[in-house]
Amino acid sequence: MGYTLISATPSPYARKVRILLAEKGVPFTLQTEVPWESTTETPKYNPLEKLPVLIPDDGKPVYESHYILEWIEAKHPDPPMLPKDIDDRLFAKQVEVVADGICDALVLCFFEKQRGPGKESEPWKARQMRKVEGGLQALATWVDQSSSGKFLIGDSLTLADVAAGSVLGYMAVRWPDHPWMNKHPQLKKYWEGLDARESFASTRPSPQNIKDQIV
Ligand SMILES: N[C@@H](CCC(=O)N[C@@H](CS(=O)(=O)O)C(=O)NCC(=O)O)C(=O)O
Repeated sequence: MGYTLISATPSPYARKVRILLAEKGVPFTLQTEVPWESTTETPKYNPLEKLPVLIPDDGKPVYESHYILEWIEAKHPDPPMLPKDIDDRLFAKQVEVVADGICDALVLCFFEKQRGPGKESEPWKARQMRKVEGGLQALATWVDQSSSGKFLIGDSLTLADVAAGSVLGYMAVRWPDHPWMNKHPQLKKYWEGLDARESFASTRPSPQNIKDQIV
């Protein structure tokens, strides 16, 4: 039967998993949902009611994207997507922390805007966008410091690039007016290089329509 991945069309977290499985040539069934709606199956598999959720043949669900990536790397070690050097491995995880943190701040800001005019908290939105700016600056600095400019660690794709590329793709789709590409031209060039890969090109995010009242 193989793996099933519960995903959502805009999800940058799920996209990391989709890219990693594609890069490792691991087949899976994509189950696309809107986790915000009552029809979602996510709560059946994750007590935190969040996707992505990877469901292996044994039916024991794996959830939380950074853990899913760790799980896949352990079960399907070839081709390796983490460097051998321990400090480089830890750096790759730090990049994922920053990339996921940018996503978290963007999601919080997105739903604050759903509260409607007069109900949105400007200080709260400003706080979240400060995290986005700081995170993007960190990614831009790491790209500038990288030896290849094409990958964050060494001269091949690692989990760091999967995480960084996924959040940059999310920005491009969900925040198309954000000036990050002008502010960080090297980061834009880095992202364009990643986005040309088949694993990225075949998993680009797209908006979803949320019918239920969320906030
Ligand atoms: N930290 C989680 C975040 C996952 C997450 O927030 N998923 C969203 C969907 S999406 O933002 O990725 O599109 C979700 O399921 N939200 C439902 C909920 O929070 O109840 C991870 O990395 O897996």
